[in-house]
Amino acid sequence: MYVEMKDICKTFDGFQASDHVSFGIEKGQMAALLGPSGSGKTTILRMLAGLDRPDSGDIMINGFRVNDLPGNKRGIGFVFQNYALFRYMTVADNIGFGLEVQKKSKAEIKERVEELLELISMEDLGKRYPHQLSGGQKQRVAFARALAPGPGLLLLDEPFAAIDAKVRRELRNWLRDMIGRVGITSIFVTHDQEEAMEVANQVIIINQGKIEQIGTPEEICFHPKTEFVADFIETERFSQGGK
Ligand SMILES: Nc1ncnc2c1ncn2[C@@H]1O[C@H](COP(=O)(O)OP(=O)(O)OP(=O)(O)O)[C@@H](O)[C@H]1O
Repeated sequence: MYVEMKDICKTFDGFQASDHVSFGIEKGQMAALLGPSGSGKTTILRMLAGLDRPDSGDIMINGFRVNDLPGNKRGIGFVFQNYALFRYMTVADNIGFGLEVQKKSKAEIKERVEELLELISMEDLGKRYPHQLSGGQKQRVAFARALAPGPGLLLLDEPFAAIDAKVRRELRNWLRDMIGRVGITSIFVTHDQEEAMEVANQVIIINQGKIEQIGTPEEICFHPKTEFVADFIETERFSQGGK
């Protein structure tokens, strides 16, 4: 397993946001954390990223217990829903930012940025500023920036939430293909069932801080293990059909 959460508990002022959460993700897998609003998805991502500490349990990344390791030493890339690009930096500088922080040489940064611009099919847009890009392009730059320092794990928090429906579909196919090509272990948070089923090879269903089921999209859809999972999948299907 590349990532493991072992019996993680986390409370906020007595409220149990993570309730004995355990799961493992193999190297190169793309996992989705899927559940209703307030179910504790982001809390899990924040603990993996080192932004919050679990009250108990172990977080393992690449075989090491990282509970006491600061987030920036865990080899993690992060993509947020609102792009979070630096407004006054060009696309190229945004992508190279993490490498600047690592004090890489100018030549090394230039080469890596070019390689990533090509990966996201934006070779000619390196000199633009974020406000000159579409939502989908901004999000692709955010992926490239997260990948630049070569993390072992990519965390994505509702990466498509701010993007309109049509572009979102294109972007998620693109993301799935790109992550497959790069071969990076990834975990993304979503409350959108269709998104989880289309993009991930492993889906982790969360409800009230507890894991209800872990499985492939097919297992979750066709063999729901709990009443909650069966209901959640049905309700979502129904609401999508009604859109
Ligand atoms: N810093 C905090 N202080 C107090 N309560 C918190 C804090 N962070 C999260 N919570 C609570 O923990 C629960 C889980 O929150 P979390 O953000 O993990 O849910 P989520 O599944 O990501 O929800 P959403 O889909 O709405 O983003 C919520 O009830 C939330 O109010």
